[in-house]
Amino acid sequence: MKYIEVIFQMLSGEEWQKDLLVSDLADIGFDTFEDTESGFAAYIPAANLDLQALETLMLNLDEGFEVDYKVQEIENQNWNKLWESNFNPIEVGGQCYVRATFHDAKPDFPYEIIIDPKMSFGTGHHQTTSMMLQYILENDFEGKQVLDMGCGTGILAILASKKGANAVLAVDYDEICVDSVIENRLLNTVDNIEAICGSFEVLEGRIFDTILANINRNILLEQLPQYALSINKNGELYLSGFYEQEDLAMLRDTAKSLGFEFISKKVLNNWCAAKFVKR
Ligand SMILES: C[S@@+](CC[C@H](N)C(=O)[O-])C[C@H]1O[C@@H](n2cnc3c(N)ncnc32)[C@H](O)[C@@H]1O
Repeated sequence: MKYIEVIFQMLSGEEWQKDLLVSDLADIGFDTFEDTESGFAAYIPAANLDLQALETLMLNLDEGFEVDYKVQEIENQNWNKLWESNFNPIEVGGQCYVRATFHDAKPDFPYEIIIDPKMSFGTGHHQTTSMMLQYILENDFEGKQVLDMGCGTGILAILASKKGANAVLAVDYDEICVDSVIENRLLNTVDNIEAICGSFEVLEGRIFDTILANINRNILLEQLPQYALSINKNGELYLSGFYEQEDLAMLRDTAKSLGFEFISKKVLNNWCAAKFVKR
C-alpha cells in the first residue's frame, strides 16, 4: 500500500496550535504522526488523502500560526516501529503509570495502564487525556455503570474499570479504535469493558452513573442532549477535547440548559476538561 507523508515545518505559533492542527489532520484521515526537529510529519494511506480538505485546513490556520508543508508519496513502512520509537511512558497524578508492553513495569504505582495504541488516539500524552485520567483518579468509580464515548484506545475506560466501575461501555465510531480497545482490555486484564463501534445511537436507552467524553466541542454540543437522557440523577459527566477560552462557556450554557450543574474545570495549555453533575 502506498502512503502519503506530509512534512509540516512550524515557522511561528504555539504548541497548543500544533496540537489542534494534529487533531484536525486526524479528523481528515491522517493516522500516524511523528515529531521532527522543526515540526512534525503526518501519514495517511494514499487512497484516503483528500488534498482539498488538507489545503482548506492549511489556508484557515489562525493568524500568527505559520506552517510550511510538503506532500510526498512514500512506500509503506513499519508503523509499529515508528510508533514505538515515539512513545514514552507517562505518569499521571503520581498514581497512574501509562506504558506500552515493551516498557518495564512500575509496580509501585497503584494504577498501571498498558496501551498499544497503534493508530488510535489515547496514550495519555495528550493534555485532554491526562486531565480526564486525573479526574478519574480523583473521583469515585466504585460500582458505577460508566460510558466512555469516543473511547480511542480505551485508556479512560480501563482506568475507570481499575477504579472499581461495575461495567464500562466504550464507544467509538472508528473501527480501528474498537479493535484497539479489545486488544488493550486483554493487555490490562479487565473483563468488564464492552466495546461497540458507533456513536450515541448505540446507547439504546441505557442509563449510566458516569459519562466520560473526550471528543471535541462540536460533537460534545451535538451529543449533550443525549448524555442528559442517558445519565442518572446525580450522575457525573466529564467532558474534554475543547479549549477553555473559546469553548467552555458554550458547553457550560448548553449543559446547564439540560439540567447539568457545572462543578469544576481543569486547564492545561489552553485545553480544558470539565466536571458536571446531573440534577
Ligand atoms: C480525542 S480522542 C479521545 C480518545 C480517548 N477517549 C482519550 O481520552 O484519549 C476522540 C475520539 O472520539 C472518536 N469520535 C469522534 N467523533 C465521534 C462520534 N461522533 N461518535 C463516536 N466517537 C467519535 C474519535 O474516533 C476518537 O477516537
